Amino acid sequence: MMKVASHRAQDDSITQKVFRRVYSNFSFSTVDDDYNHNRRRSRSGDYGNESLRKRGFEDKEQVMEMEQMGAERIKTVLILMSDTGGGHRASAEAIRDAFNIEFGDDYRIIIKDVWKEYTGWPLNDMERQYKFMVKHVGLWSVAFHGTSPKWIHRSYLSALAAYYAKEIEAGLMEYKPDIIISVHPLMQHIPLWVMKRQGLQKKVIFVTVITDLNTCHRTWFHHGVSRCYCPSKEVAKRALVDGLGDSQIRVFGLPVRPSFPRTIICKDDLRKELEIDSNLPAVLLMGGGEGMGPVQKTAQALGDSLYDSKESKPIGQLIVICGRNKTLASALASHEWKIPIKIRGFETQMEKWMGACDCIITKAGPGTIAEALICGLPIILNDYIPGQEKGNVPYVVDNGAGIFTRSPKETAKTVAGWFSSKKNELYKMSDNALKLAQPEAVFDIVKDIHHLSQQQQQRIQLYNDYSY
Ligand SMILES: CCCCC/C=C\C/C=C\CCCCCCCC(=O)OC[C@H](CO[C@@H]1O[C@H](CO)[C@H](O)[C@H](O)[C@H]1O)OC(=O)CCCCCCC/C=C\C/C=C\CCCCC
Ligand SMILES: O=c1ccn([C@@H]2O[C@H](COP(=O)(O)OP(=O)(O)O)[C@@H](O)[C@H]2O)c(=O)[nH]1
Repeated sequence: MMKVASHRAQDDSITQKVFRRVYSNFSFSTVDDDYNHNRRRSRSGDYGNESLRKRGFEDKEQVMEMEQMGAERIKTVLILMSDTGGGHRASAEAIRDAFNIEFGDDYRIIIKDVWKEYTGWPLNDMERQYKFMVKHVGLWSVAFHGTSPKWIHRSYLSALAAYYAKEIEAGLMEYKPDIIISVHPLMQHIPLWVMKRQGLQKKVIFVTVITDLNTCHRTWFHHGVSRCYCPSKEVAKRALVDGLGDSQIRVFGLPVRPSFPRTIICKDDLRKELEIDSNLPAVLLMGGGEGMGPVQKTAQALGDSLYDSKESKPIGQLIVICGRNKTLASALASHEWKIPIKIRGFETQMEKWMGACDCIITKAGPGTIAEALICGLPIILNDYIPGQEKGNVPYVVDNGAGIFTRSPKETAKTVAGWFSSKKNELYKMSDNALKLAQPEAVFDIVKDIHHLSQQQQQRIQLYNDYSY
């Protein structure tokens, strides 16, 4: 971790050094200071080339060329996330991949949990504490709803911001971001507070990409953002109620890794590649990145319901993706199964597993839901985390893309029905899932960010032309 001195005068000079190192084209000042500084430079006939000259670029043409290159230079995008669940990372990776596809090398994308790398307790330990809290759902419910009032979460986050300001500032600036994208509910207030303190609000574009489909926490909504990308109309309504302006809100959908919309699904090929039976219908069972929810009991119930004891043969097969839950994977592996089953750990090509299956059983994780919809998979939701995931249930059920039940037996019975006498129900839900899917969301988001970046570039250009 970068060491930061505590003495005020020394602090300033260290911070300035960090800024000079990383923002060689930015002065360490407010917007008004910039204006005055440019006017001074203009009067003295110096077009702001001192720093380039100092670095050995004496020739005037060479200096001008460098300046033009500066204007066209590669933009750095810092995506702030935390591994509290698997969804934030998945969305961050989706945005990175979409930037690469759309704009190639024009953007350098960095995905970071700056809390973990640069701060101390409790910010650097969110994953562990979150895991503990969601295991004790009552505790999580109290924390989620108890921190909903603005005055509570703002004062808590402001206190943390003040305490870790220098470290976070150094953390953010080490990556020289032109654009900061937050894909986490707790990563608006502190970076924006730091940016405001440094007068960087007009220079660095800050946007939020919300990764909850409905009942999201109010910490997602911060008035200081350039854009708040909402995955659904429901979330957009909440943003409006919370005071965000129309110009800040965009509704494109939840960002899903481009490998989902861009993979041409040929079930037979995928099944061959993944060594899955090509004739039996397949159900995918999972519980987010951490393998949460009643996965084990559901697998066992499916082991019974997907076996036709009269005919002594299976009517379906089961794929269980346990994510990072190794205990679950080994418990399932030690069980004897009458139906074909694949038990997997954390998979990096989820689009293939989803593409090879006919329906999915999962807790109400927004990432998994959005991906399953793109793959046209009917969804059985068997659990949800109180608070942020509660609203995902009506999102799926009311749109006819799936059902909700906490009972492993009922889940297993439903799948057995879908694979035998109720195939039409399965097909209908699959159609509804595809209708609800937003495969282009991630591309729309990065294009809009690119547009914001271009607008800002033009504003800076105009401002410079005017002040010279
Ligand atoms: C008056 C009574 C107050 C009681 C408060 C008690 C203690 C405070 C301690 C904790 C605060 C809890 C924070 C609540 C805000 C949560 C915002 C939110 O939506 O968080 C969700 C994320 C997880 O992401 C979700 O993952 C899901 C899957 O698992 C799913 O994918 C979903 O879509 C995702 O959105 O939660 C977090 O990241 C919470 C981390 C909690 C960290 C542990 C608490 C202590 C550690 C650090 C404190 C730092 C900041 C707290 C800020 C509190 C103000 C909100
Ligand atoms: O083995 C796994 C298990 C899950 N995931 C991904 O992890 C994310 C889980 O996000 P979700 O919002 O559903 O739930 P969370 O894990 O955040 O609770 C989804 O993108 C999954 O595709 C994955 O890539 N590999």
